[in-house]
Amino acid sequence: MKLLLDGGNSRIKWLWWDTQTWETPGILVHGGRTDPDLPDRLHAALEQRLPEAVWVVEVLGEDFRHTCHTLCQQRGWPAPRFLVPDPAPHGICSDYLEPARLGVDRYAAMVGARALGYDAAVIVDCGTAVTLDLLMPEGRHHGGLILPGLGLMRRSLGQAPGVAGAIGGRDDQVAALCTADAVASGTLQGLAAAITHLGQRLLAQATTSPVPPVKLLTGGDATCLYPLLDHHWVMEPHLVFRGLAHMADHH
Ligand SMILES: Nc1ncnc2c1ncn2[C@@H]1O[C@H](COP(=O)(O)OP(=O)(O)OP(=O)(O)O)[C@@H](O)[C@H]1O
Ligand SMILES: CC(C)(CO)[C@@H](O)C(=O)NCCC(=O)O
Ligand SMILES: [K+]
Repeated sequence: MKLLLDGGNSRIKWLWWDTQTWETPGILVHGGRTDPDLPDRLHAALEQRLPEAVWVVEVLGEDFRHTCHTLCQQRGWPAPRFLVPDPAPHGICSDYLEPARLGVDRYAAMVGARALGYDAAVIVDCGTAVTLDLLMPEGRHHGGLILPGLGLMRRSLGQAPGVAGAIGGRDDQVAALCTADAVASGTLQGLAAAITHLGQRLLAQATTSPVPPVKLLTGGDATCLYPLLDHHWVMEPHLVFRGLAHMADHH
């Protein structure tokens, strides 16, 4: 079994990968890269199995990488391997002005898309941040977009005094008649509209692709956004893990 670990901005997810089954990932909600309890809580949450390798994709930075190293050392596990932006191990070449700045979770999702047989794709990862990426044939990344995610939108709106406390409203109203519904619906419907529109704009840039890119949806909020999108969108809940697993199996 290999341990695949995805360190995101508000949740750490992990999965024990044996090249066949996709279990439900473990999830740890945390308070961000400076959360002092993160190392202890991760230690308590991770199962005491012996992995043959530990592969990590993370956007949290040096402290989290240190936490992973320490944890593996304490348990007598193999040292963690971290996904890096270098195209050699994963075959994705980004047109980003500084490819090393593109989030490694975005690289992992693109590797995952290719591993699943999608040569060209618009990939939308609905996490703390929502990222949209245009993957072209031969592993070419043509760029993308970053938006605040659903939780972030709602939390930041909640800081406005007139909105604070207006939580748990209905999210299916488009002329909402109270603050809670206006916030719940505005953020969810707004994000869905943004994904629809921007996904289309990215697709329109894929003129040189011999096959039309498929539209892929992943991330923690994918399940609540999926029903609001047209039927051409494909849900791939494990896209980042798929990419990480591919690298773990082919490095
Ligand atoms: N139990 C939960 N606790 C917190 N967030 C949850 C929970 N269930 C679903 N979510 C949603 O999942 C989203 C986070 O998704 P995900 O785990 O993919 O993000 P992340 O990897 O932490 O962030 P990023 O990809 O931007 O680094 C939040 O916006 C939240 O709305
Ligand atoms: C955008 C996030 C936060 C999404 O997890 C991550 O991919 C990241 O930190 N990226 C670095 C910036 C960029 O991709 O342009
Ligand atoms: K992520």
